Amino acid sequence: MTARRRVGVMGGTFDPIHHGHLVAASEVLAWFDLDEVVFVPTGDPWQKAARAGRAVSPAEHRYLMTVIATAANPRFRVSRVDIDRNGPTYTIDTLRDLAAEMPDADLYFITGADALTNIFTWRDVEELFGLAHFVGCTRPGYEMDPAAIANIPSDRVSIVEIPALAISSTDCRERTERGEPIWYLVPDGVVQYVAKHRLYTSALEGDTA
Ligand SMILES: Nc1ncnc2c1ncn2[C@@H]1O[C@H](COP(=O)(O)OP(=O)(O)OP(=O)(O)O)[C@@H](O)[C@H]1O
Ligand SMILES: O=C(O)c1ccc[n+]([C@@H]2O[C@H](COP(=O)([O-])O)[C@@H](O)[C@H]2O)c1
Repeated sequence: MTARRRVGVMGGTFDPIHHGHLVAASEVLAWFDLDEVVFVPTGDPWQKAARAGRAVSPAEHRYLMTVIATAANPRFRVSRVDIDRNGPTYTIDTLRDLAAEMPDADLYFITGADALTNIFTWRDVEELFGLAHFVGCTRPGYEMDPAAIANIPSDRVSIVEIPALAISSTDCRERTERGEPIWYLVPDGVVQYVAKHRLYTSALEGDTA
């Protein structure tokens, strides 16, 4: 009997992807001895759009930046399951699709402290825990409220402390808008992609992908 594979799933809007995301994925890969981490850019991140009151960048831009950022790591790959599905992006669909694609794999869904704390607002939350183990990574500026995750079955969730990187996509977008650098906050190729397509500069609105 062959051993089951261990696959990390890093879901995110990645607008843009930054080194906080990459370090979280790399740390969880090492901690849990994963075979690979699949990055899954959201299609329509329904909560983010509502909360931020802004349109997220076109999915193809976010997908391509994620491909560029992960290309050098042989254990990272990018999935289109969420951007190719119509309608709002729900993790329940992400995990069902990936489980169908990889029936030989145990899935580890990777989140930051902020996302994990909100998990009970996600669609079909109770069913999520049957599909994956949830890994919450520490994130500067966000406390992991034990009460918020107390109802997750204890064998289906882990908290890992990762090197603190106080980087957010919001800050990267705002810096770009102000004409400030994002070098070293995001991979070099992503800096160049953002400039080439004039993303996050409201005067120009950016390309459509
Ligand atoms: N610096 C970080 N450290 C640890 N986890 C992070 C960090 N930044 C993002 N994450 C986690 O990565 C996942 C995807 O994040 P997302 O793409 O929404 O980036 P973000 O920086 O939070 O974006 P925004 O600023 O636009 O809200 C989420 O689970 C989030 O908690
Ligand atoms: O399933 C849901 O209802 C749900 C609600 C909010 C966020 N998520 C997922 O959480 C991950 C991080 O989301 P975000 O919006 O912080 O980039 C991403 O994979 C989202 O699809 C999922």
